[in-house]
Amino acid sequence: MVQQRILRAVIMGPPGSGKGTVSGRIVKRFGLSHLSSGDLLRANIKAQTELGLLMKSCIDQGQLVPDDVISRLILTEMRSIEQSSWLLDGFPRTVTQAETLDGVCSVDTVINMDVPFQIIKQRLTSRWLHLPSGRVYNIDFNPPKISGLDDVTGEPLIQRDDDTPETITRRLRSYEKQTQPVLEYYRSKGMLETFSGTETNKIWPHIQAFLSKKLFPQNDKVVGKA
Ligand SMILES: Nc1nc2c(ncn2[C@@H]2O[C@H](COP(=O)(O)OP(=O)(O)O)[C@@H](O)[C@H]2O)c(=O)[nH]1
Ligand SMILES: Nc1ncnc2c1ncn2[C@@H]1O[C@H](COP(=O)(O)OP(=O)(O)O)[C@@H](O)[C@H]1O
Repeated sequence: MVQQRILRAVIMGPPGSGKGTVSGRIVKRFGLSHLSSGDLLRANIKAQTELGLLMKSCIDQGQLVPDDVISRLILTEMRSIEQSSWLLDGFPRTVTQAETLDGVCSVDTVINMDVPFQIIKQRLTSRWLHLPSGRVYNIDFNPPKISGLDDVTGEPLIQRDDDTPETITRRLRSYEKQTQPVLEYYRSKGMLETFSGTETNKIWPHIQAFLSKKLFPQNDKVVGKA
């Protein structure tokens, strides 16, 4: 049997670059445990936890939540998946968060979804979400089989309160200012793998091939003639 290596990966990219969509494919194809900071925050808002109620206005205004709050939340959740291969989506988003993560584990690779800002806005205003699972749909790209309902559970889809044109502009600005330095942080450590494009379906085969090599390096060995 071909052994799969343990892999600790981060997926980064501006809002709407396709992190959630690609994460879903990575989970399906390679079975990594997926931890999304946005999904976690939205679950807290839905459950009306103290943290969720405190963070809602920050998120709705397109601002990042404080580093210590999100770091504590993510690191707590990570305890339950520390023995498996995992994929962090949406964390870290600041250099401080990246340093906190470095303090508790070593990340193997950072997948950077490099998608131009111009095409992102249109995508986000037509994004639909199944809140409990984090599955995302899009009216143009991957519509649900039945309008307004999740394909798997049949439950209703929602639109995010922060997917409005004004808030998207603010989130993109915050990405440039606070998150792009994280790309530099990982680039300087030789960990950044950038995948550029405008369509997820064209970017995905490259990410899939890259992760196959990382997870199954033995498949790469050239078998020479005896
Ligand atoms: N038109 C179009 N929409 C896409 C593409 N890839 C993803 N989407 C949609 O764009 C929206 C944002 O994608 P998502 O994966 O949620 O991005 P994230 O914010 O980076 O996690 C969702 O509605 C997706 O269904 C694509 O290649 N083309
Ligand atoms: N690592 C983080 N640090 C600070 N705020 C975060 C973090 N992750 C998520 N958030 C908050 O949650 C919002 C939604 O995050 P997310 O679902 O990852 O957005 P998107 O998928 O559009 O990139 C962010 O705009 C921000 O307010």
